[in-house]
Amino acid sequence: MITVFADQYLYNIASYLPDSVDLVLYDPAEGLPKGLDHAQALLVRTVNPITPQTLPDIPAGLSFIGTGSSGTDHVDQAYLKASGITFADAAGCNARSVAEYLATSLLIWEARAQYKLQDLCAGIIGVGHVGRQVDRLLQKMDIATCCYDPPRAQRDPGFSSSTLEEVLAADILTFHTPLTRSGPHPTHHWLDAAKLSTHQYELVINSARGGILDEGALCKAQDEGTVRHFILDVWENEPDINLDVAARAFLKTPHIAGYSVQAKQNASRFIADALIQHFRLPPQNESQDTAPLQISEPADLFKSLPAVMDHLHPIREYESELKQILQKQNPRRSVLFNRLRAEFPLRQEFSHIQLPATYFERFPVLKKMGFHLL
Ligand SMILES: O=C(O)[C@H](O)[C@H](O)COP(=O)(O)O
Repeated sequence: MITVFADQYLYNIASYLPDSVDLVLYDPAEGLPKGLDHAQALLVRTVNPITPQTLPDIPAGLSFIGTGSSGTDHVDQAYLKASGITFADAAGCNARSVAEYLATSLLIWEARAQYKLQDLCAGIIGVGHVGRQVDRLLQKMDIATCCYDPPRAQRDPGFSSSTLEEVLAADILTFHTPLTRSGPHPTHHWLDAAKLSTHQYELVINSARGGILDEGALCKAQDEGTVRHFILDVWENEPDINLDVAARAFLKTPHIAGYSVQAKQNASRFIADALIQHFRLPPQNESQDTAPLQISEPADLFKSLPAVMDHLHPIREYESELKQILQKQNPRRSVLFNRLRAEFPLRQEFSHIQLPATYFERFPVLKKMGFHLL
């Protein structure tokens, strides 16, 4: 029997693993679990970095580490490789969820800041799993996009990237790259003072990783008027986030753009499947479909599309919870930030929400955005 230690917040992880596995759940707030000497596999989330410092003595029996996340900047993969550990991530698990966060936050911003999205162009930096979904969804909403991803253009002859000058001429910038500090295309502080000085941006959104944009430079650009607004879901030094930066954000959320039931199911399934393959265990075929969310409130309860979206996507609920945490001048802010992420109820993606026909009559774009008829 193999023993697997797993973060207790990996969505329904037990149901994706064979019964023959001895599963030990751990609380990520306490760091990496003790007792790994008895484990063959470890399944983590982004809140527990895997580095020579956090895991100095890799137990002899441990041969597999998985992260239930698309991003892998919390894992020193070279260290794992040198230690003979097989590593698996959940790339792409939350692509649709992030795109829906983008769409919803843009609609809220459009209404509150009085813009017309169809008059603006969104520059998408990073067009992998997530950026592609963002591009598709924004196009369905008739928002012009400009896609920038030179590394993808090098590997994918079917993709042509816009130039740096073109993407930096967009009205809105949104980031969907990994956070990298080395290699030919490092993304750490990609959006810096120099790039921010080239043009007047109406909105900058970061839902990828804190550190892709330089928060200090962003605030300075706002003071100087080259950035009007910014929306942040991810932060430098998370979970210890900068209060001044947070206070300036037009919308602020606790790194939950990729949080939906479907994304979390994908994350657990992807790493469980990799583990099953690694240990040559019997596959799990159990279906994890959840019942769709059926909305019964009449459409005329909502004055506008952003009001509908506010009801269907809890961005502002997350924001008000986060505001409360940030008000508390106590050293537990970071703990509360992570707890909010782990324990706030997950939302359903648009394809799992059913709306009465009157919603589509009043707001036809809802169909294109992927909602279903009740
Ligand atoms: O990289 C990802 O998949 C996302 O940032 C995701 O939201 C991380 O979730 P966590 O592992 O912190 O639950």
